[in-house]
Amino acid sequence: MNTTPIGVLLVNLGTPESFQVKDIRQYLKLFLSDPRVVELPKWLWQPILRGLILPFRAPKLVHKYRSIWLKDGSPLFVYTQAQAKALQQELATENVVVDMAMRYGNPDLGSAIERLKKQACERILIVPMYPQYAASTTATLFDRVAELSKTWREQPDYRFIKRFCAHPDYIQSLSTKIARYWDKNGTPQRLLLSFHGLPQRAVDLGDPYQQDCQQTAALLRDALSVYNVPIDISFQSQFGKAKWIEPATQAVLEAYPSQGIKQVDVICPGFVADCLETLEEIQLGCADAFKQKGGEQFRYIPCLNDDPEWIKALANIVRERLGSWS
Ligand SMILES: C=CC1=C(C)c2cc3[nH]c(cc4nc(cc5[nH]c(cc1n2)c(C)c5CCC(=O)O)C(CCC(=O)O)=C4C)c(C)c3C=C
Ligand SMILES: [Fe+2]
Ligand SMILES: [Fe+2]
Repeated sequence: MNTTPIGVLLVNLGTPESFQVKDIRQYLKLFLSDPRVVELPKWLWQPILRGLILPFRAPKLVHKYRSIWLKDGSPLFVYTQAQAKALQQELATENVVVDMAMRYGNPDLGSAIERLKKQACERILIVPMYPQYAASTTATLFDRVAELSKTWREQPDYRFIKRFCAHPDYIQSLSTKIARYWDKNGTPQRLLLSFHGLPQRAVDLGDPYQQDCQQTAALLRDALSVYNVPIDISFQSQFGKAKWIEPATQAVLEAYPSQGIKQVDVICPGFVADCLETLEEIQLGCADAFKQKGGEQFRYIPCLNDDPEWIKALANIVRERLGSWS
């Protein structure tokens, strides 16, 4: 029997270290140079990235990041760190060491794996903090873990969580959060589930992401059916000129008032931690867009972050994957 501790590594996407333009530029450069994220030939994409995106997009993001920045840093970092700390407490008696890292930038993924190895973890469970599988998020993380281990003579024994979009504990964490919000504040005319978007081409080439989102949405509709609130689905954060999967969140919200829907709640189930895309794009930007078209009440329901019920759910998702290992 192996009695060494098991490493559990929570990994999210990555975020700038500060809202200074140089840090935002560095973050975008790393992230958007990944061929799993932008699937264009390097010779075509790199000049666009270096000549247009980095010089123009990075400065525009400064005030956006500034508007959501927390005392301890970028929300994505702060909430992921809080999740790792709370999960460690939840699993305190189970001989596991929990740590966190980002796929791009800091806290660095390779250093986190090294830290776990130094704590005698021969077995490491990689937990991508993305409920729905996409090649541009989940697969690129698995690629990177393999790449980082390439030069090690003795590699850890790895396990990965591919997705948890239909896991009953994830669905229950979300539905309980929404139900509690409605019990306290009343129901809206419509609930919009806004997921991060993806280029249409990725889905056409077989990416299961959109199906995963639809599965999460169907399970949430079932779980919340007693409230009789119609639930729509949309995709946010389009980037670049290519066609992205539809309907787009902002377009859906802008059309609601003309359909008589003037009170809407929005939640982003594809993000387990609040970040630029939820706090700035949705809670601030989309709320304004909706109100400008005649919307009266826009309520943003936060991500699961470090809610105690979600940490218990995450512990169950992890335990299930550890299975016979522990
Ligand atoms: C081709 C570009 C992009 C793809 C594909 C993409 C997929 C994708 N992203 C997330 C989660 C997050 N994305 C975040 C920021 C972000 N995403 C893109 C582009 C693509 N994302 C950009 C350019 C940015 C930076 C901000 C901006 O310029 O708009 C973040 C938040 C980071 C933060 O600092 O807070 C997250 C999280 C998912 C889940 C996903 C595919 C399903
Ligand atoms: Fe993104
Ligand atoms: Fe964005």
